[in-house]
Order: sequence, then C-alpha cells, then structure tokens
Amino acid sequence: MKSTKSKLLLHSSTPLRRRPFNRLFALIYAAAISVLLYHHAGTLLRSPTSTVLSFFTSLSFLISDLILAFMWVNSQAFRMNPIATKPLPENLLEVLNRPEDFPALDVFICTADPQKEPPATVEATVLSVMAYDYPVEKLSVYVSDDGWSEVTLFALMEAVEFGKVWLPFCKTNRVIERCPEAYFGSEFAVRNCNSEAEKIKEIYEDMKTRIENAVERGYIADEYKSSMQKAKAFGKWTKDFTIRDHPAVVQVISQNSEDKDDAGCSLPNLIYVSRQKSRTIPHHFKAGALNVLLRVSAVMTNSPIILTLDCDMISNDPSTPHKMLCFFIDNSLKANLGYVQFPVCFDGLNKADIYASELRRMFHINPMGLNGLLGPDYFGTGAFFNRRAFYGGPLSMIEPEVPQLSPDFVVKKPINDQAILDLARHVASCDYENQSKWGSEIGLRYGSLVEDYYTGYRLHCEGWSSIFCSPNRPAFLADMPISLHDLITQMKRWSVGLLEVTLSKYSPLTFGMRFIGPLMAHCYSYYAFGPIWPFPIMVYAFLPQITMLHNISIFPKVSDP
Ligand SMILES: O=c1ccn([C@@H]2O[C@H](COP(=O)(O)OP(=O)(O)O[C@H]3O[C@H](CO)[C@@H](O)[C@H](O)[C@H]3O)[C@@H](O)[C@H]2O)c(=O)[nH]1
Ligand SMILES: [Mn+2]
Repeated sequence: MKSTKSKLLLHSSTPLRRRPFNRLFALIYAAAISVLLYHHAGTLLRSPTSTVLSFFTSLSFLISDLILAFMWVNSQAFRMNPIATKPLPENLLEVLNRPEDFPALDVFICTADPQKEPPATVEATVLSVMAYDYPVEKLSVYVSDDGWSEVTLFALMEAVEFGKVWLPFCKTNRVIERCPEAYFGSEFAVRNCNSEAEKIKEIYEDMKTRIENAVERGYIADEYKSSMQKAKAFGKWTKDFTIRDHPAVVQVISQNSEDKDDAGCSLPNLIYVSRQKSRTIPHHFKAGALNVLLRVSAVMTNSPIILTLDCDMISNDPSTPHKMLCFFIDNSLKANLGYVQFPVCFDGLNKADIYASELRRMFHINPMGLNGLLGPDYFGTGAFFNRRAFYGGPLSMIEPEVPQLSPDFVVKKPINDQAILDLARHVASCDYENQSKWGSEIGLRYGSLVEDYYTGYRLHCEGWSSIFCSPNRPAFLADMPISLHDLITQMKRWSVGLLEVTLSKYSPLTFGMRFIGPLMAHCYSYYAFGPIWPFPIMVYAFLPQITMLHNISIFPKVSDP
C-alpha cells in the first residue's frame, strides 16, 4: 500500500453538535435517577413494618430500577463523543493514480441454505461486487457455501457467464446499481432505456429462470455439465455425501489471468468454497465458515484487505472500495486500523416498519457514538478488514501454523495451480483447526452465536480501532427477516449469543473495562446485557396492577422525605 502524500485530506471528522447537550442532559438525568434510587432504598428500609407483598414490591422496583439505571449508563456512553466521519474519495486518485497502486481486495460472501437464501440472491450479490469500480486484477470474490449445494455452484457459474456482458455494460454506461436485480427492478421501465439494456435484461431473466428451475429440481441437469470441467466440478455431489458430511470443495469459477468479458477485459477471480463437514466435528457456524475463507484466500490471493458480506446484502455503490481506502491508506490511522464498518441499510422495508426492523439505533446512531471512541462494533457484514487484524494485536503478531497463511506471505503461483488448490482444500478440512489458535487467538472468534459482535470486541481489546463510514448513498442494501417468526428466531439467537459473551471470562464489564476503557466497555455492555431488558419491563408491566389491587402505593407522596 502506498502512503498518503503530505497534507492531502482523505477523510474528515466532525463532532456532532449535540455533544455538549448530551453531556449536560446526562448530568441532570443522573441526578434524577440517584434521587429515585434513594427513594426506593428508603422505602425498603422502612418496610419491616409493612407486609410481605409491599416488601417484595419495593425490592422488585429497586432491582428493576437498578437494571434500568445500569442500562441507561451504558446507553449514555454512546452519547459522550459522537463523531461523523466522511471519506473524501475525490482526493484518493491523487495518491493512487495507477491500478497497480491499489491494494488487492478479497470479498467473502457467506451462504448457508439454498432454500432460505436462494442461489439467485447469492448470484446477484456476487455480481454486484464483481462489478466494483476497482482494478479487476486486484479483486477476488470467495463464496462460502455451508449449504453444500450444487445449485449454488451452478448459480455462480451462470453469474460469470452473465457477468461477461453485464460488467462491460455497467462500466461503459456508468450504471450505479450494479446488482442486476436492482437495475432491472421496478424502476427499469421508467428510467429507460435503450435496446442494449433490454437485450441484457432478457439474458438476465433467462439466467434467473435457469437458476430457479435448478433450485426447484434440486440437482443440475446433464445438459449443463457439457464441458469436462463442469462435469468434474458437479461430479463431487454424489449420494455418499450429505450437508453435514462431505469433503471440502474449492472450485475456481473465473480466473483473472484467463477469463475475459465480452469487451476483452479481464474478469475478477471468483472462487466457490464449501468447507468439509463432519457430524462429529463442530463447525462453529458462520465464524467457522469465515475462518475457512480466511485460510483459503490466504493460500490463493492473500489480499491485505477483506470485505465480509452476507449473501443477502448487495453492493449499492460501485465506489465503496475507494471510500474505505481513504481510511486504510491514511498513515495516521493505518498502524492500528482493524476495520471500516459501513451501516446495514435495508431494502424493501415497508414505510411504517411495524417491527422497527430498520434497527436505526444499532446500525446508525450508536456506531456514530462509538466512532469518537475506539470505533464501531462489527456488524457481521459490510465491513472491510485489515487482514493483519485477524492475527493478534497491532504490536504482537501471532504467526499461523504454516507460512502460507501469514498475512505477509506473497503468493506467486496462479490460483488454479494444483499445489495451491491442494493446500486450499487441506486448510478447508474440518479437523484442520484442531489444537490450533484459530477461533481463540487467530481469525474470527468462537464461543458466541454473535461471532461478529464478539470478534469486533476482541479486536478492540487487542488494540485495534475501527471506523464507521456512512456515506449518503448506502454502500450496501440488505434483506430483512419479513415474518414475525423469522424475527423472533433472530432475536433469540442474538440474545443467546450476547449472553454467552456476558457470562464468559471476556465479559465487557470485567475484561473489557481493563482493555478498552470504561466508555467502550459500557457501550459493549449495552448490547451484552441487552437480554436482561425484559426483567424490568415485566416488573413495570405487571406489578403496578397487583399493587393497586392490594392498595399499596408505589409512588412517593408529596409529604415523603
Ligand atoms: O453455519 C452457518 C450459519 C450462517 N452462515 C451465514 O451467516 C450469515 C448470517 O446468518 P443469518 O442466519 O442470516 O443471521 P442474521 O441474524 O440474519 O445475521 C446477522 O447476525 C449474524 C450473527 O450476529 C451476523 O453474522 C450477520 O452478519 C448479521 O447480518 C448468512 O449469510 C449465512 O449464510 C454461514 O455461513 N454458516
Ligand atoms: Mn441474515
């Protein structure tokens, strides 16, 4: 990576104007809370003279208000120093003026279930990043398929074929929506368009139909296995294997040095990875999948920068990599910048948003508050990482088992070299991590169902910082669970994952306090202790009615001390 020329501004930071008001408000509110707690304590101390029920009531309110006060303190940590950071990509080209100046970028996309995450969605996400405005020879896309689905592999092969017309079309026509599904969506007819676009739309619709038919059938018809190479790739799906028991597959679908689009330009690398699974060995869900991608990509391209995406999160702006580079190449940040997090914005929410699914506090407001501290937590998707951040703190690098996995290793062989492919399959095997530091000190961290929150937290504890970058045009657009059932399942999973961190030896209140300071620790505690919200809410929802029935006063009287 090249360093910034002196004084060239690549980003700006503005403290939000509400900062002094937040602090003043916190002071006044803290005084009010102290008075309330004093009142509760007084009531409790006087209660030996009263009934068991009134003692129990006072105790419940005291505990509830203590929890609420604790959560309030946690929430205030976000309000102490909110900062908005803006990249200035227009200055970037002064620093990086030749394609070879750009650092290589590996994009990781995870998918796990071809029914819930249709291969057509994966294909759309893949195309949206393959069409980034980025030197193609520096761009590699890795798809992790935990669903062991030949249809997903088929969808990626189709994506590359369609990409051969789509990528040049986008670049010559300066298309902003590089996800074909978004471009050919509802506004296509209004916006447009020329006959070339109409023709491409037809090709796209045909491809989608082929993918959807394959999903319906559940296997790949022989007509699509015409070439030797394809027959060999699909030949790995035999009756001997199941989703929980199968070997590792690493399949290069497009290769930058060989494959060209219809305009004669190279295509980015696209690699399909389905890690080995065995019923007897834990796979650690998404954290395990990302660690396999970290290793496979290290062996094949080892780019210093990594973007992690869920398969249902499309790129909505082709210039996003330029924006993240404004931070990564800045000398003043570079030494300990672990990741740049973009907000999660949702597509297709109804205007009323009845389940409050936009999660504005979690994905927009709180990260701005963290930005003035060590930086935002990791959301699991839409984050660009410094690969080095996965290998120990900024000053104490942890060496992996083999030199090929080290972030400093320079890959000299092409990605489809047999030795490279053999090693990639080896590092994607299910017992590779046995007795290693993967998951504990290297890579994404195991131990919590919210591996994103936990990993971001551990990186901050190791001394890495992060940046929240929220451009006006959303960098990514995600799908949201639409049904109440999906939403509740997701909330349950998040709550269990957060409690796993709260109750571990890495709890933000103890471990965090020591390593990231009180404000950051309170911010992380805000989420870690989030699952205890229902306790005070239940007390306030049901106790007042019970006390009314028993004629117990729960509010102070004017005459009270
Ligand atoms: O064994 C698994 C399980 C999940 N995934 C992938 O992980 C992503 C997230 O899983 P999902 O079931 O969609 O969970 P969500 O609750 O929607 O995801 C949010 O919460 C997760 C846990 O905190 C984060 O990892 C995600 O990035 C974040 O979007 C998806 O792309 C899955 O395909 C895998 O690759 N392997
Ligand atoms: Mn999801």
